[in-house]
Amino acid sequence: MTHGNALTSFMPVLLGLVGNQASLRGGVVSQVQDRWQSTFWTGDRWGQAESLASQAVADDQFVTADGFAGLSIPIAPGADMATSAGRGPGSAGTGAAAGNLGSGQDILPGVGSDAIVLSIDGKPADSDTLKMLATALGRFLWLQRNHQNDARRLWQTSKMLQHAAVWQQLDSDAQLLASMADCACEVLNCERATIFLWDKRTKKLIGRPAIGIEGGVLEVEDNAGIVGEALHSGSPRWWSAGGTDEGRVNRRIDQAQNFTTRSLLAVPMVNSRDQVIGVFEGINARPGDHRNESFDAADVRTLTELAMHASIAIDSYRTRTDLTETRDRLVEQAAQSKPLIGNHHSIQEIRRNATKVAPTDLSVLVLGSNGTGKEVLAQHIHYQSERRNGPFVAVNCAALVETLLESELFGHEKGAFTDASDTRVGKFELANGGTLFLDEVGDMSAGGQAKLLRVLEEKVVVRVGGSRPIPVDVRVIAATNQPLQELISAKRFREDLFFRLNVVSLTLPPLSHRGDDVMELAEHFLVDFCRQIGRAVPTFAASARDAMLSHDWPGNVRELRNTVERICYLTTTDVVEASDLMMSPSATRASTVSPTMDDVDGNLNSATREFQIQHIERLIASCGGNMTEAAGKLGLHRSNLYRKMRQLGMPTSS
Ligand SMILES: Nc1ncnc2c1ncn2[C@@H]1O[C@H](COP(=O)(O)OP(=O)(O)OP(=O)(O)O)[C@@H](O)[C@H]1O
Repeated sequence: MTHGNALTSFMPVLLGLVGNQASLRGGVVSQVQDRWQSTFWTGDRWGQAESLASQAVADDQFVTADGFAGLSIPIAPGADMATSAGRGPGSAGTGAAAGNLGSGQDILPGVGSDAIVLSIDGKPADSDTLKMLATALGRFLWLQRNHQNDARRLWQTSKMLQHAAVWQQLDSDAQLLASMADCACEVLNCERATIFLWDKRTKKLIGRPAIGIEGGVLEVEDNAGIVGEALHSGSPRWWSAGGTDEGRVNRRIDQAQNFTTRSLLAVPMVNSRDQVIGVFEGINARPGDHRNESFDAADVRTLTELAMHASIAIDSYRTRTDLTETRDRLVEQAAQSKPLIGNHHSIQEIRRNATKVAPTDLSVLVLGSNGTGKEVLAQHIHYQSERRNGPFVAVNCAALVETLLESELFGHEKGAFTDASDTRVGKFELANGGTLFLDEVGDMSAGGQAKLLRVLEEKVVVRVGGSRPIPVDVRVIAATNQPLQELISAKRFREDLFFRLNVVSLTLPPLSHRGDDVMELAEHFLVDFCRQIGRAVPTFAASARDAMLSHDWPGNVRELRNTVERICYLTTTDVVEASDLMMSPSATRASTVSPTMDDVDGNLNSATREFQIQHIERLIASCGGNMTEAAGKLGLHRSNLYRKMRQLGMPTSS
């Protein structure tokens, strides 16, 4: 410990109490790194000052020699401080400081000691005077050391916090451990630091960073050396060169690193569940203001605190990487669960365009009849985009009446309307960071369209009944089976919203235009359903293939999927025949001119309308009035069947 300037200003004042300057010779003699030296002296030098001081400290009593008196300085205000700041084994002249904190705080790495040496008028100062001076000096040094310690601790804490803030953002464990080691070297003022993580299974300690070791990783047995001692005892261990315990240090590691360890401090790392996860080690303390080349008690405290922060950061890093891996796996599973099947050139073209548009945040409008796979395509775009780790949220705009749609999309505040008993987050907020799929957007009310346009332009939502704008980062993919241009002409769809949504449009062709994709999709669904219900996968007979390839599939892929599902549940044979398909013969392409259409005039729209009415009526009848079953056969949602019937002017009972 060097006392420097502080003593230069304090000692003259103190000595002034016992005599004038001319009559005094003496000062403060301190042990600095195993050597005794004057840290303050007044009057002519005296060559024996160091040995008298050393004797006074060793004997811990008043000593005299050649007209001088010496007394050790008790660092006030008590034995604790004397132990931790000035009387450790390192200061007692034992040379090496090696120990633990396991049984009380009595053996701690220490710093130097101090004595006052004084001659007044050529005679040794008397014992009472020297005791008074030593006590006053002890108080002063104690305050000064406390002040220095506080300042140093404050600096160390702020350094640790600065580093810990960075640890939360690092995404490689090598970077994390390197940053922790840097932090330790900085706050402990030592040459190197290594974090040893414990692999309980292999009983190894894996140390990183390990400068000079190939691969930067040091692997040692978990019971080896001082690090092993700290791990198994659960308490700090330290060591300094020059003692009788040389063997505690693994010099082979030194040789491998071309390095010489002179002092070492190792503290266990304990996570928030009280489990020891490794050991934090600091190597070669650099001599500084507060200590010599051995680590001291303050360093034990500092590294213990740092090890605690590091353990938490390592724990949370592990949790973070586990969660990220789980999320990536789930996203991958979700992406695989609804593949966009098909090899027809039209589907290949759509896939190419989807791949181009996916990484952008452009709005996409997906067009196509019911069941052509608009939602599948929207998901395909989402999972190829940067938003793949965010949510994919789908809303069917046709399924909601106007008042509900607004609250569904934008959310509502508690009490916004009669049924709003709680605050509800809307789909836009739920899709934040991801993709919002607006299905059947052509069915949206005028009010809903105006609000949607505003949200798309301003990128903020205001919940129904609320006033606070909530920023949202959402990519919108809209879909419709309606001719939007016609709706715009009829003033039923806003042109400005159309342009907003239709930055890129992708049109899915009807299934009947996709050639052999019918069979590819059928095989895919067949395998999928059979796996789900645990039955052997049958094959399609030529008759079944012909029937499927010539069927018109008005319900598109959904209808095909339903057909295959029915086969899987209702047939038991290894080969599926055409008769097993139970498809309505009227819907084959060969029978596109229906005998019941004779009375329809030549207008294509009314012919189509008539055909649809008859087809729906026939199907409902064949299902005995079961609307869910009829909708399934048509490849429609039940609600869409009702909507379609209303559009066609057909009576509905709901
Ligand atoms: N290319 C495809 N590959 C695999 N499955 C598909 C494909 N296209 C559609 N499907 C399946 O067909 C069914 C209907 O698809 P989807 O819901 O995407 O169609 P849609 O056009 O959005 O229908 P709607 O207009 O009724 O909302 C789903 O079960 C879907 O998994």
